[in-house]
Amino acid sequence: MPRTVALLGFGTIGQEIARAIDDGTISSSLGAIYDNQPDRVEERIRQFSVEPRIVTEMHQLTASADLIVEAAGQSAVKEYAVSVLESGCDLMLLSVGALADADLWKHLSTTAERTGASIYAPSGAIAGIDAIKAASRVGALDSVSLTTIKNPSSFEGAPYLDTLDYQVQSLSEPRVVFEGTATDAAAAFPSNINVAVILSLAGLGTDRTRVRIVADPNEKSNVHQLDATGRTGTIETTVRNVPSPNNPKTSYLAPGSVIEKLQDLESTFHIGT
Ligand SMILES: NC(=O)C1=CN([C@@H]2O[C@H](COP(=O)(O)OP(=O)(O)OC[C@H]3O[C@@H](n4cnc5c(N)ncnc54)[C@H](OP(=O)(O)O)[C@@H]3O)[C@@H](O)[C@H]2O)C=CC1
Ligand SMILES: O=C([O-])CC(=O)C(=O)O
Repeated sequence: MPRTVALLGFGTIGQEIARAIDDGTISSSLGAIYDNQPDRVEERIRQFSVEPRIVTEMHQLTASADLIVEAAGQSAVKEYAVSVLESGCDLMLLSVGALADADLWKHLSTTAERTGASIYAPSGAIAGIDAIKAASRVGALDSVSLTTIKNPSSFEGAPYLDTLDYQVQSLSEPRVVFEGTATDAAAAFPSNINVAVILSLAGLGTDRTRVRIVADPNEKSNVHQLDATGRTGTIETTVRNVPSPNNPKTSYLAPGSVIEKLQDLESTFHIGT
């Protein structure tokens, strides 16, 4: 039976999901939307024919749906994810970087086990999660690393920039701005590197997944290069993603991944790992 979906966050990704429900790409219905700015939601929802409730309380959101799709930010995951799972609703997360906090991840997992709710973390803006999952199921991964290259404008607002002794916006050539674990990357660049945590959850965990972030003033795409080695061989993928027109931080591939995951939940034929 088609599900009712509700959206936590109605920005770039939230609107693409609403569009996919509106045009029938996803057979679910849209029950409600919760966002920091309800007035802006009212304006944005007018472009579609769906008429979800625009709510201002989390319990209204969970009462309206079977599945909450979070497309808001790490802070929203920290604030609301447990109560969503407590309500029995399933939860699909985009701001997966929040799960680099091991205590939060454990809390969410145990809550979901107790209430019977499911947590989904779609592949988002990266390619190769299918192969990483398959390799890890036979215990075959030795190393996993990610190199992300973006235009400096995509890093605007990242807390880590304040610790640098130069301005990324003034760079005239590519520069490695961060090297470390996925755990540290998720805190340093909360709106840019959720993909590193998806990769970690699929593979070796956030402390054993290495991340390199490059700011390149000549780069127009959001590039994610994955390199893994192990007993099944090597896994190398590169995506050169088109940034979303309204939010250069977010690759256009990311909403596609959520829409595919939502449609897969309604399907009888499941492709890929
Ligand atoms: N997993 C992946 O591969 C990817 C993950 N992402 C992540 O997905 C999330 C959504 O991305 P995107 O749609 O581009 O972001 P946008 O900034 O375009 O939209 C987010 C919306 O959520 C609202 N919001 C933020 N915090 C809260 C909150 N605590 N409660 C309610 N509403 C809130 C924002 O309001 P306001 O403007 O007032 O803050 C905004 O309307 C981000 O965290 C992003 O980092 C993005 C791309 C890929
Ligand atoms: O959209 C992207 O390229 C990746 C991204 O922002 C993230 O992982 O948070």
